[in-house]
Amino acid sequence: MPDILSLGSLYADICVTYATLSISFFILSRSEPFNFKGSHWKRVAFGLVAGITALYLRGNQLVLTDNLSFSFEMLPMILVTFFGGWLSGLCSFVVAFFFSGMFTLNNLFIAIILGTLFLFRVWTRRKHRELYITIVLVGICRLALVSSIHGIQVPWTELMFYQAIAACCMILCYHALNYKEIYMNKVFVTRVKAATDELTQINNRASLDYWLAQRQIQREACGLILLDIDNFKRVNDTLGHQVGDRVLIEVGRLLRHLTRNEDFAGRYGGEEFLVMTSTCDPATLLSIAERIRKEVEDCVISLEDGRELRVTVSLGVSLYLPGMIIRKSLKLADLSLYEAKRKGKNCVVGSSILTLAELGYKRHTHKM
Ligand SMILES: Nc1nc2c(ncn2[C@@H]2O[C@H](COP(=O)(O)OP(=O)(O)OP(=O)(O)O)[C@@H](O)[C@H]2O)c(=O)[nH]1
Repeated sequence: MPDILSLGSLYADICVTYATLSISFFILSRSEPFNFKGSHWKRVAFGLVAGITALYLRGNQLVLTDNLSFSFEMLPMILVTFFGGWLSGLCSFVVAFFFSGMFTLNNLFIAIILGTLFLFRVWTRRKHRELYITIVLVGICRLALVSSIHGIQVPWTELMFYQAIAACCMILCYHALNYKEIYMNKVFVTRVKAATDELTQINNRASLDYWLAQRQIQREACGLILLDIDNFKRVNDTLGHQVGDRVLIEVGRLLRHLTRNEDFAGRYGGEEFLVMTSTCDPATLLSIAERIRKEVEDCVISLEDGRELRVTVSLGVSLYLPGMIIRKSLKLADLSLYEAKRKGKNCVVGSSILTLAELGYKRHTHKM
């Protein structure tokens, strides 16, 4: 039977496998849940971590006889294939292959097992059953290989014992990563829900406030475009709240399409929306605002009863410059919006603060 020292070494191997894979999985899931569809660099990184772990495990061999030893090196490679797909599996194998003698019988054995997992694309239909089939497959292949090379003069009890421990380790790590994946998915779903306006499906007030606060903390200049749907009360009063909601959804959809990745749009409250841009160039800001105004004006909303509806928006533009209080910048956008309403609606008004961004820039009022 295995001595107590080899049990300690096995335990260390299990801990290392679990710790490295789970920590790297957690890190790779920081901005979005990591899975086999994730960005290439993440899948490659996951594979490289597994490859390095495999090398460590290979160095920790348990010697059974003079020419027969056992290690857990295949574990991380199989696990990353399940969670990161073929790319992670392949990267882990490439690392292990080049740093462990390349064309060896052991590497051939690993290649056959990984090749089978790739063939059946285990990551796409990942069910517990696939893992258990893999464990049985690895066990049978290993026993067949050992008996064909070493005959029956092998300490079978120890070999079977190590094989069973390896299987338990694989099951443990698999379920732990699986749990982590489910947990991360839930966290991200909740996070998106908490930041999204239920009606318009764009960012809500809370996430706008957070974004504003971040700008203030990081002292990063940004543009602020506050827009308000014109005569919205009349839409509600004459056509009903459901049509009003429909209008809000359409404006939200337009804003989603009109804003770039680096910009941030959300529903500020009621029929008011806020767009925050990373640019604070006054000309660009005013042209973005004008584009939004035009798109809303041109948008035809088809109602359920066949009628068509058009709405317009008024926009106030200001900017935040480092050193300012961002609430003050917002207030300036609000005042410009108020002025746009006063000037007859369906227009863009730039705040006088814009002149601070570009010397000599004149106060802009686009009357449509
Ligand atoms: N359908 C619907 N209406 C909303 C929602 N939130 C706020 N409102 C309505 O939006 C209307 C806002 O009206 P006002 O602030 O008077 O603005 P307005 O009629 O657009 O007038 P101007 O802004 O001057 O053009 C109110 O009737 C609110 O009830 C919502 O989620 N759904």
